[in-house]
Amino acid sequence: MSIDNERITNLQKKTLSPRILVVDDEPDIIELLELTLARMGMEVSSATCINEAKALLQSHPFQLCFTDMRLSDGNGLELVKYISQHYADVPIAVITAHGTTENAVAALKAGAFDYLPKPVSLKQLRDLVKSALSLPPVKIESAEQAGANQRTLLGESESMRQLRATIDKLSRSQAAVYISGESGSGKELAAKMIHERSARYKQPFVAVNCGAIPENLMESEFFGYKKGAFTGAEKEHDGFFLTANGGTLFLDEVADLPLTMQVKLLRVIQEKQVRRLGDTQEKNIDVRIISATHKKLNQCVAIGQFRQDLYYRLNVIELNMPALREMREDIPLIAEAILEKHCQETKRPACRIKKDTMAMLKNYDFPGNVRELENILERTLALCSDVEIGIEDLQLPNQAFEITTKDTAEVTQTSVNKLQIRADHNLPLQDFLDTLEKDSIIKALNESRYNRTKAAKTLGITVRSLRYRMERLGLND
Ligand SMILES: Nc1ncnc2c1ncn2[C@@H]1O[C@H](COP(=O)(O)OP(=O)(O)OP(=O)(O)O)[C@@H](O)[C@H]1O
Repeated sequence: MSIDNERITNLQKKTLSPRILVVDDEPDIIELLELTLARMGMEVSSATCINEAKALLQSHPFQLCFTDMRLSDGNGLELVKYISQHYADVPIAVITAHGTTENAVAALKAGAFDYLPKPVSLKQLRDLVKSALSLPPVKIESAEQAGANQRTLLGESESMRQLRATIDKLSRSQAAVYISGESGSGKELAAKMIHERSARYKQPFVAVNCGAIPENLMESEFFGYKKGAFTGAEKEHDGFFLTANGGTLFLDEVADLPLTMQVKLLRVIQEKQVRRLGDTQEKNIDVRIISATHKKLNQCVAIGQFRQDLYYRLNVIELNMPALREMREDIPLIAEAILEKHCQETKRPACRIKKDTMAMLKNYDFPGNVRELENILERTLALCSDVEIGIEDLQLPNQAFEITTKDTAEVTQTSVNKLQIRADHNLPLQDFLDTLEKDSIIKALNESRYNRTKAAKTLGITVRSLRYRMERLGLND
């Protein structure tokens, strides 16, 4: 290579190297970071105070920033807030004094990507740089734009807009997130959004329903096992933690974890190491934990059902999902999106909800939140072949009662399975509707030889909705 070409290549390398800003008033820390980061092929600029850092941010593009908490002209948190506000694309990590977790939590809440405890461990530093540099670029998008490619929480109410903004912010951090909210309010969807917008987006998202795992299988399911670890362990099994390694582990219904398992989980989360059953070696893991439950987790702590130390670990940042009845103005938008999606999936002509019917939907309380709205609309589409959906088609709980008692004649359900439904029963309404739902599901499952995908198609609902209905009706066994 000629000298000129070599110079050009070096120059290109230089301009392509990620540039990192280090803010600290301790020369030793600056030197350590400068040396280590330069060895990793980064370009480093350093500042000793907030004002110097701001000036550098204005004059150069940076891909990552490290800041100490105590600086001569202010607090590192100020810089975290400043960068999150003005340079949302630049992840910022705080360097915290040993044992000061409150600072770390405050920084994560203010929008820091992660924190690095002193004394700085080189492994932690390298891992942090690697994840920070793999963050996808910040995308400012409306729910509509996002809907086209990524799944998103729909709604234009103030609470939904704020929630999406918080999710975007949380995605650019490594903090553990606890999502509270009623059943069906979108907790899992929020967790997926955080993962898909995070540095871990190319790695697995593993969702675990903690309430659905039998207690005696918990350890093997979470931590995995080696072949021969116990009778029946015929081949190696990684378990949830190792499967989610590098990505996100979503612990749904976390309040349902038995206390013995809570202790083991806490240990793994704290030590970032897992040992499979029957193994002698611990394996390092790097997993972001997002947890959720429809129960009040702080109350579970108060009555001794949930360990306080685990609660603090999981609940670094809390995200609360509003109930659908708290964002009634979003009901039309969400209902129309569900209808459109369902009509497209089942290849039927587009439908619309009549005005008075939409008003009724907006008035309904939706104890099961968006999932209930989805189920109501899917059932409506299965029963109604018209393109216009009216009040009588919806069969909202109290309204359905009026229709079935008023109308003692037989109602013919032609669109599902030509089943004749008699309304002159003596059952409470919900039990009656459950019986119908159960019968239709069992019939579809029998006809499809228990193939859920086929059964769902016959019923005109999604597999997920079928699974939910089966669980609700106790049909899983
Ligand atoms: N704001 C929203 N916009 C669009 N879809 C939504 C919204 N909220 C929830 N959903 C949809 O509602 C259904 C239920 O959501 P999800 O499973 O995330 O709820 P959840 O709170 O995790 O429920 P559970 O507590 O029962 O586990 C999903 O199909 C989800 O995509």
